[in-house]
Amino acid sequence: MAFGDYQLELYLGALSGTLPPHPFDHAELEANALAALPPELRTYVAGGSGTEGTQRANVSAFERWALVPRMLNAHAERDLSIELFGKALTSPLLMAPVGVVGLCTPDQHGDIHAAEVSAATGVPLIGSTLMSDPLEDVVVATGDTPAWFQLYTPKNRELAASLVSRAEAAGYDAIVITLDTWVPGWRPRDLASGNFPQLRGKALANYTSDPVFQEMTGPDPDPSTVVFTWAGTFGNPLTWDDLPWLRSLTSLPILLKGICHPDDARRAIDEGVDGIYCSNHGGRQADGGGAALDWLPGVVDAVDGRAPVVFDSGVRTGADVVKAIALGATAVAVGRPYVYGLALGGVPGGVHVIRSLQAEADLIMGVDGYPTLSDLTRDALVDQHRRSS
Ligand SMILES: Cc1cc2nc3c(=O)[nH]c(=O)nc-3n(C[C@H](O)[C@H](O)[C@H](O)COP(=O)(O)O)c2cc1C
Ligand SMILES: O=C(O)C(=O)c1ccccc1
Repeated sequence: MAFGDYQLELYLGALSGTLPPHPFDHAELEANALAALPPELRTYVAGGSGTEGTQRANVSAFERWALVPRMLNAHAERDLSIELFGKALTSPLLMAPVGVVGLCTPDQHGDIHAAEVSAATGVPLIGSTLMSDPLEDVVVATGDTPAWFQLYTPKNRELAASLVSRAEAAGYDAIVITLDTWVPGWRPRDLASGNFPQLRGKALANYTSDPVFQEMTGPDPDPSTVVFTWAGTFGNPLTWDDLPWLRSLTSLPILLKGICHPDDARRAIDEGVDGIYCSNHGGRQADGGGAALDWLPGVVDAVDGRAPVVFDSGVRTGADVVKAIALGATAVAVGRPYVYGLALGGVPGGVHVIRSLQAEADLIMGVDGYPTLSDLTRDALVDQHRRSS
């Protein structure tokens, strides 16, 4: 089903009294999903670092930008399609890597279900290193939709190489290397509840299924050996000196996730990276930072069209998607919202969240007279801060 059909179905359904089973409003979706999740997952999924000020800023930053309507440019059909690393996509959306999504459905196969959402919507899934099913099984469930693999680079270089070569062999189309989480951030809500799923042996299927990791633990390890071995190797504090080695691991496109400074973006492209992923990890890693959206224009300018720029952190509505594109993102990833959809309503719930984002973005482009993504330039936006100061 195309997202235009979804719009029609929702409107006709609602007008004739058939309301969809899942909320449209993000706050309501979050509240219902958190109630549906087991208590030990609530703070981990919804929470962030420190006072969660950065996390709140991620969301509120979108209000700074106002999309200016243009008239007599009405188009019955809008075109939201993009091409990314040679693959055609019907919308500029991606599903951000979320390490515990596997635990967010009652059967503990949430990674597979996220892949099924991807297959149903055509929105690529970026599968996390921290899966509850092996990466090979997850990519099969994405069907014809492209999929990317997100690497948490372990200290053990052979393990890193093994994870990347498995992803390549399994059919993933790109590797996203997350740079901002080689150590977990300061997360008071998780600290207060003594809760960290990985330390309870959860979401480690890509490690336990890996031949190099199996050598590290020895045969038939008990659960505490698995966790101890994982904790010992999880995060490699990478520097620029590691980039050639990372580059050498694969011929797939490599994107660096967590880039917020223009100089980092410029240098990464100069050193042969294929894509930049501007993100502050949804405000989960470092508090006291600005909204990720505020870093996007500088990153886009530094990249200067040499590579695609993916953006995430705080995207909650179709309007947010449109604004991020107008600020120069090539594609926009969504994190917590699709996880909430899955937690609340399984695959149909996840599909509802993705389709709603697409439908709203499409309608805004229609109503406001920006029929294609290339019409969405910075001229489409007014900076409300600047106007009022
Ligand atoms: C519960 C949870 C787990 C996450 N796990 C990962 C992960 O394994 N790898 C990664 O690169 N990012 C991870 N992220 C960060 C997301 O990829 C993304 O940057 C963030 O969720 C975007 O912000 P949003 O939730 O406000 O949309 C995680 C986010 C959440 C909420
Ligand atoms: O929770 C996260 O955001 C995350 O990606 C993570 C994964 C492992 C260790 C610390 C954080």
